[in-house]
Amino acid sequence: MKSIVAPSILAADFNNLQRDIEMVNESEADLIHFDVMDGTFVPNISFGIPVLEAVNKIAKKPIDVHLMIVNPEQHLEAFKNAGADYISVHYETCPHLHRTVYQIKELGCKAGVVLNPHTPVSLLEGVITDVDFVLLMSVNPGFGGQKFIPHTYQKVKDLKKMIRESGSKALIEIDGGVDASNAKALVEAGADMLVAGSYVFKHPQPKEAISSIKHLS
Ligand SMILES: O=C(CO)[C@@H](O)[C@H](O)COP(=O)(O)O
Ligand SMILES: [Co+2]
Repeated sequence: MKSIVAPSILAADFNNLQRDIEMVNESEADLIHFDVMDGTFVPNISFGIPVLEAVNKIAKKPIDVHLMIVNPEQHLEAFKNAGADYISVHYETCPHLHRTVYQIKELGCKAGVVLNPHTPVSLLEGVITDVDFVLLMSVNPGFGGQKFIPHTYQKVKDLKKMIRESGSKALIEIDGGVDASNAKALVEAGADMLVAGSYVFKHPQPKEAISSIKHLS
């Protein structure tokens, strides 16, 4: 059993960002997860376009941009031009979600929708066959290093059922508090992609940490 692993550089050492990106390049990671926070939708501010451009110059893995911002539709093209390969927007920020998903796809990016922990998966019924992936938040968005919320397992199972029954090809990504203690159970429940920040970048051997949540026998 294998997962698609996306280390979140929110937990990287920003004084050594190039070194940390190169570590991800050399690892078994599949993607680089890039968390954009605006201080309005979420209580924290992280980084944006200029940092993405810098990361994109050295990244050898596709970049998975997670937009925790209001009015994300106004910034999609800028993120695509800065290097985004995958773009996900929060359900909670998108009154015209179907249109926003197609804007992402028309830019040539993989399109994802993110649900906060309290947002039910049933709200995705109208868009599940249009998205490339669904990101289930397993913490409240805004900060790295938080504790995994166990209710996520049931959401993964419910979402997997919806995907199967609708004929959707959407992948399920999990973000927040993912580590070696929950990765296998998440994939068994139906998750395809795992984001991990603190577990990877605070680990004494980060490449091994990445491999440990990729190969889950
Ligand atoms: O989107 C977010 C937080 O809002 C995440 O991508 C975090 O960056 C994951 O960090 P850990 O919980 O793995 O430390
Ligand atoms: Co994220």
